Amino acid sequence: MSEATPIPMMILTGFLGAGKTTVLNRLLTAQHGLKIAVLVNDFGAINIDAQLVVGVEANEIVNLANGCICCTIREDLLSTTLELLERPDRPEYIIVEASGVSDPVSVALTFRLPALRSLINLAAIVAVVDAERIQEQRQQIVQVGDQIAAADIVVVNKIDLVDPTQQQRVINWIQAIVPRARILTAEYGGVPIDLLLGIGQYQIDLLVDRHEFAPQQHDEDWQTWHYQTAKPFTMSSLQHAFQQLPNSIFRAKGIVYLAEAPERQAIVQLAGKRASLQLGEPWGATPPHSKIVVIGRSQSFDPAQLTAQFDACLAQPTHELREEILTVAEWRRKYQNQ
Ligand SMILES: Nc1nc2c(ncn2[C@@H]2O[C@H](COP(=O)(O)OP(=O)(O)OP(=O)(O)O)[C@@H](O)[C@H]2O)c(=O)[nH]1
Repeated sequence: MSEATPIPMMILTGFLGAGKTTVLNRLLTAQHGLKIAVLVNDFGAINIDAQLVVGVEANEIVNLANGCICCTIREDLLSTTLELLERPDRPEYIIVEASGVSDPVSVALTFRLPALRSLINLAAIVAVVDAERIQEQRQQIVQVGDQIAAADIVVVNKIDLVDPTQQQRVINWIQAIVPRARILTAEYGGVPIDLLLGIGQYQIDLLVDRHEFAPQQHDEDWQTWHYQTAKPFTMSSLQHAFQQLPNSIFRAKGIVYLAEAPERQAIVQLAGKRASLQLGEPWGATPPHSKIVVIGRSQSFDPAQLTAQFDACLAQPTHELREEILTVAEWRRKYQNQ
């Protein structure tokens, strides 16, 4: 690709927990032969998303700084993109996974700034929707409708959780908001990849007049909390803690160290009221540790109380567990020196 050819870019949007990372992983593992760079913007203070993205060798996952991509860290988005474009092995396609609370149009407008305008071709804004929860979310959160209104493809995800009538109701609602969009239904982000990657040019010009370049400060609408520890959790207590999180918390996710499975990372997720826990990759060269991030409405939960709740889930080194629970030092001795 010559220096002068603008690189196609997709902005992947959708509310917290809708399935953006799931769609992204499908895209990255599909056979399309493209060298894709992914810019990941997590809203919490610790970046968990980048670790949940399945890396494929030719692709590159870049973590953007902490903060919302459409307001506080726009500069970072701009400079990171420029850096990618200056590399000798420039990517052939760029995907920006926006945080669940960001405004995709403001993100898109970043690429209209003079520094990037001729280098990037905004190919599409893809909005992922949680079919089960969208009706409830749209009444509570204004960003949900805005994200859909900006899209030219809407992926109605999690159709395994709704019946055909509810699915059709969601589709009708989306069609009413954004008649020009192509609507695809999906289970775990499974949509035809060609349809996502081979999209035409996004009509950003239509939106420019409607938007101000002034940063929006909706960072203030949301509260995040995070927890990190090198001690293992007891699985049942952790699952219970996730299920007991207050309703005002929309999303929680973490990569955790479990006393019952000390050799493998465990991934905990909460999207709305649905919690899940699954075992992932072995820790490998990384000493086991846990990091959890939650996102909820501003001032809607007490961080100290959450910290106490999660502290209470840490495994006590009882006689039976003592062999399983390794301190970081022991772990290093056992796994790194062999
Ligand atoms: N039942 C069901 N669960 C799904 C589906 N797609 C994704 N999930 C689950 O929903 C949760 C959230 O998925 P993610 O892909 O992390 O969502 P996200 O939009 O990237 O989340 P944030 O970036 O944190 O806002 C995870 O536990 C997924 O496994 C689906 O089609 N059906």
